[in-house]
Amino acid sequence: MALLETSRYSQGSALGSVNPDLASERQTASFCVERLTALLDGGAEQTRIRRAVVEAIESDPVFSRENQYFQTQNERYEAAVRKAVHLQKKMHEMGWTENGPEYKYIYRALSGDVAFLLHRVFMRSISVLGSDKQVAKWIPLATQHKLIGSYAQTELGHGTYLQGLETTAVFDTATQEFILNTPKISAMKWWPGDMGRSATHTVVFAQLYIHGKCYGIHPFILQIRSLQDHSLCPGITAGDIGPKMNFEHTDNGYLLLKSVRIPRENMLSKFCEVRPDGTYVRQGSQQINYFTMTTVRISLISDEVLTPFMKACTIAIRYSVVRRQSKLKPGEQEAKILDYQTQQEKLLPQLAAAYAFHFTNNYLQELFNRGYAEIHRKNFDMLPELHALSSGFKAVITQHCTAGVEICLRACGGHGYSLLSGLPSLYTKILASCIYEGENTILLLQTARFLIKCFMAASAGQPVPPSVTYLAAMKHGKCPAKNKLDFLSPDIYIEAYQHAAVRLTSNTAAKLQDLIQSGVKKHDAWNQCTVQLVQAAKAHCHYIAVKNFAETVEKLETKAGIQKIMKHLCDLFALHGIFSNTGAFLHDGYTSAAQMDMVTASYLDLLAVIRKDAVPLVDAFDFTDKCLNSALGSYDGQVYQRLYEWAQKSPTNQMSPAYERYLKPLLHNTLSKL
Ligand SMILES: CCCCCCCCCCCCCCCC(=O)SCCNC(=O)CCNC(=O)[C@H](O)C(C)(C)COP(=O)(O)OP(=O)(O)OC[C@H]1O[C@@H](n2cnc3c(N)ncnc32)[C@H](O)[C@@H]1OP(=O)(O)O
Ligand SMILES: Cc1cc2nc3c(=O)[nH]c(=O)nc-3n(C[C@H](O)[C@H](O)[C@H](O)COP(=O)(O)OP(=O)(O)OC[C@H]3O[C@@H](n4cnc5c(N)ncnc54)[C@H](O)[C@@H]3O)c2cc1C
Repeated sequence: MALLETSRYSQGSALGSVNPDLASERQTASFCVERLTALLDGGAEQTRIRRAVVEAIESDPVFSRENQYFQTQNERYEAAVRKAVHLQKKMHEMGWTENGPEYKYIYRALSGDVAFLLHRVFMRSISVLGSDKQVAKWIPLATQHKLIGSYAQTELGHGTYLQGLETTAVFDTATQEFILNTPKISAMKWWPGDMGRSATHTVVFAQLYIHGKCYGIHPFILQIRSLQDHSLCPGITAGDIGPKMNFEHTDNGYLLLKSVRIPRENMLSKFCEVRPDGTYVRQGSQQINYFTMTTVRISLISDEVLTPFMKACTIAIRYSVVRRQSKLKPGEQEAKILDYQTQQEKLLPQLAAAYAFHFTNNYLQELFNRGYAEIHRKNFDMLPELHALSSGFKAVITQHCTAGVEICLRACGGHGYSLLSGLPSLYTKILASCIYEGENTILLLQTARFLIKCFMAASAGQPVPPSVTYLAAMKHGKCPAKNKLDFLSPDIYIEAYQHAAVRLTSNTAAKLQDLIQSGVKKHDAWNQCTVQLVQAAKAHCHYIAVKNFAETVEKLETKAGIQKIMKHLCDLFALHGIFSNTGAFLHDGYTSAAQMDMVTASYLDLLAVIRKDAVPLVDAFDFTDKCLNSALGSYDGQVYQRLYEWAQKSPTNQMSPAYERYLKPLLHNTLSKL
């Protein structure tokens, strides 16, 4: 299959040709890499547009990430702001617009290393929760960066439990204003991105009070800094929360409010409104004000989670075919580490998961588009299903990909631990995605709540949303597989996943009911079931991911070897899940121990099959060297030379005052005695 040009990928280093150990991997691809890239992009035209964006960004020195690993928090922040400001000019120069086809590729091309991400969440909040009038007023200002927004929801004392937020917004009918206060230290907003040093405005969440009655949390647009000189507005105290594990380029901030008055028009009022006389009107449930989070939980999967995960797979797999260590066969040269079965077992399931979740993301996007169109029309019927799936998949995908990046890092041995491999920063960044936008356990419990409700409804013969109709169809048979090849049949493994998911949900629902019937209070019973509820939610998402992958493969074109290799990856994804969760499948005897041996055999066979295409499969992700920013993962595989070159650039190689101050006196002292 055609080799991709080295020049498009290489990092402009003085390094020469492609390492023969990597080049040979590309000669034997069983499928057309370019076709697969186009499939991932959603068509060859999309690939063309994406590459043009990448080219324009990477050829502009302002966007360089060359010295990123050597920068301090202040330098990272400043560089991110510089890039964000320059990006506006670049967009104008290139004719890119927020609604244009290029827009979605810019962030990936910048590797997320840019300020004002929360400005986008600010805009998203106004778009989804604001009235037409508010959208017309604020969105053009935000689009043109006449203001910089953020999203101020979390407080020192509460992030998860939104009902417990303590910031207040009291409506004053006399002046037609809301008076905002953070009455105690735990009410201080803490964490909002872009707020510590940049934002002029924020969407702040506060408990709404009218005539002394609390109506729950609502979003308000609040100006926090002057547009003239960036000084803090009266009644506002704000700053940066300090060092973090990653996100050095983002100014996560704190915010204290002391009797800050904002006009009535600043409460986002697409669904909830306070009329001049203090009458409160709402459409949809109280939780409609959480809708920004639902949209962001889905939006973040692609750029914040799958892209870093695919990068980690690319780095670790390319490295694993140029790294030779120990001998596999006596008398031969040392083996590529990817030829060890254990190394394959670390990396190839990650590769399969990257593809699986790519297709899950497409599924979620499609569901979201339909759901959002309905909600826009004020039809909230799809909201519970959308909330359950966006919560569950946000948790499952971030959890899996974070663990996967760590596996990739460790699979690169000592060099993986170097920042120059790119893996540590991918890891520390992706790890945050398990926490922000809803901590994962909490989100899985939201999915479980939906599952239990739907299970009860389905058991009573009532209609339930499409993704959970299977809950009504518990089959009591056994897995029909007779030999290991049967486990390469999607019908067999999808059924096994379905069975496990139904069993976990129905058993937990039964336990819950038993506890309640035996007199345990409902909330205590729920708490006593939460470990199993989390398991049920994960099993539900895993089942949908496997089913969706298999259905996607079914529809793929058979030409160019694409469907065949995707089928292998789908099988691997499914069998890896069974192999690593045997208990869930053996539990009630649906799958026997002998069948589990068949699963193991097929699973291990697949590793050897996919091993042959491992490099072309990561090449298809189509990351340039600049985008990977990894001494281990470059297209040419010149790993040692690059590590050495990059280490030379480290400020740690400049003479440190430690010599004059400490080492010299120490050594000179010793010298005199020698
Ligand atoms: C945008 C463009 C570019 C973006 C590009 C990517 C961004 C890249 C990011 C990188 C940078 C990091 C950015 C981080 C930004 C933050 O992290 S922002 C802060 C995020 N914070 C959270 O996620 C808080 C998590 N907590 C919650 O969502 C809520 O407190 C909980 C956990 C859902 C519980 O809420 P609650 O009101 O106590 O509700 P609960 O009693 O559990 O349930 C009541 C009912 O509401 C329903 N419900 C709850 N939530 C919802 C919902 N969301 N929808 C519908 N129904 C709901 C329940 O299902 C339940 O329904 P029923 O069963 O009664 O029918
Ligand atoms: C990098 C980063 C960026 C962020 N950006 C923003 C931002 O822009 N705007 C913003 O508003 N916020 C932001 N946040 C805050 C983030 O959304 C919250 O930290 C997150 O929602 C988790 O809430 P918490 O900190 O209260 O966790 P906690 O709820 O305190 O979680 C601690 C532990 O308690 C457990 N727990 C809590 N409640 C329950 C329960 N009911 N049942 C079982 N277990 C429970 C959790 O599972 C977890 O194990 C950001 C956070 C990070 C790390």
